[in-house]
Amino acid sequence: MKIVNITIRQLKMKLKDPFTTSFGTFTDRDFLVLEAQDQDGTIGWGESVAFHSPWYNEETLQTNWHMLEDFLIPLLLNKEIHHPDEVSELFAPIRKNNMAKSTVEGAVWDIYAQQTNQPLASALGGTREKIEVGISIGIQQSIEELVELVDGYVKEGYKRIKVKIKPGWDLEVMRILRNTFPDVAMMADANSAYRLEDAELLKQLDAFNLTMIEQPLASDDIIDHAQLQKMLETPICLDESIHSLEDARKAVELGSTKIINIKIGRVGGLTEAKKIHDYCAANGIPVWCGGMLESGIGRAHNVALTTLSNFTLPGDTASSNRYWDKDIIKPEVVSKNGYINVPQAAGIGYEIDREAVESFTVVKKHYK
Ligand SMILES: O=C(O)CCC(=O)C1=CC=C[C@@H](O)[C@@H]1C(=O)O
Ligand SMILES: [Mg+2]
Repeated sequence: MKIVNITIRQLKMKLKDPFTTSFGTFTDRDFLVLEAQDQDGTIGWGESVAFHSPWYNEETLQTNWHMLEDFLIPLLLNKEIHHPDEVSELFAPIRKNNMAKSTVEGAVWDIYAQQTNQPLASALGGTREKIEVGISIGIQQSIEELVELVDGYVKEGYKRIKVKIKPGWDLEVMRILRNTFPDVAMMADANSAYRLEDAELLKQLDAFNLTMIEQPLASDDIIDHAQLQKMLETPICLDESIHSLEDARKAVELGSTKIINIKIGRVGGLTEAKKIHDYCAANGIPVWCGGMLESGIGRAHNVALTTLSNFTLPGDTASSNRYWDKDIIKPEVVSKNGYINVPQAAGIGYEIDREAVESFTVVKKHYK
């Protein structure tokens, strides 16, 4: 396989509902999609999950574009590679910038799956034909609005409800949700909004039978999380703290986490995501696939990854129509009764709606 030309597009898509976390509120999603073409004409697609501003991690849409244009694409263009696993080896000299690396690596995996005439899920070693999915709900204006939203999603059959918490929007919210929905699988994502000094408060979450509390403490920590986990019944799930297999190994060995949220972009691509999955499978750590408000391209990659056997907890990959009036893939990702059928076509398994892509494109650049 030899990638001979690449197009990067910056897209702006309006979110159906504003998305609020402990950091702030989004009404649009600005992101990059990358189209790569092999010498035989096969086309693969990848998506950067970096946000417009560095609130989730240090990467942004602009830093991704800079890293792709000035370092990663020059390293990959016209290089003979035999398997997508080689992309992360090619990129090893470049420090971090995982979301940028993942953007182009995902497109190479898509090409490889097409050229080996298999769904991306199979190319990754996945066997599931359908995946269980949950839904992640941002912070709402009121608890009543949140209860109404949760009620709707429970009725749609989503297998797990994830809500955001932060100081002042935590115990009362979870108490009301648990009293209203006594049997629904529920979790809380704090996005690092707490400190170890808040342990007594966080311990009160144990009363609500949550499946996990996601990233309660600092986004670069595994030490304090290990201390906190000793004080909590509720399993801690790490998201922002885990950037690689090595981070996962250290966190598991320290007892900092009992569950890991794998996000393809955060860990640098599908190859590293698979390594983390395999390590966690061997060490009794269940994983699930986190979301980053992706378009259909990133959503398709998430669906494929979630077919691997140790993805035993419902992830964030909800239906396209949860986020977009119109997605950029055909057919859109549809979850029915909390399940998504895994596409069986070669590659990411969805057709790119080029007209829709162009309609959302605000900047485009070609590289060959
Ligand atoms: O894509 C989805 O629906 C899940 C989005 C989501 O929950 C998150 C995206 C990005 C940062 C956070 O707000 C949160 C997360 O940390 O998992
Ligand atoms: Mg999270």
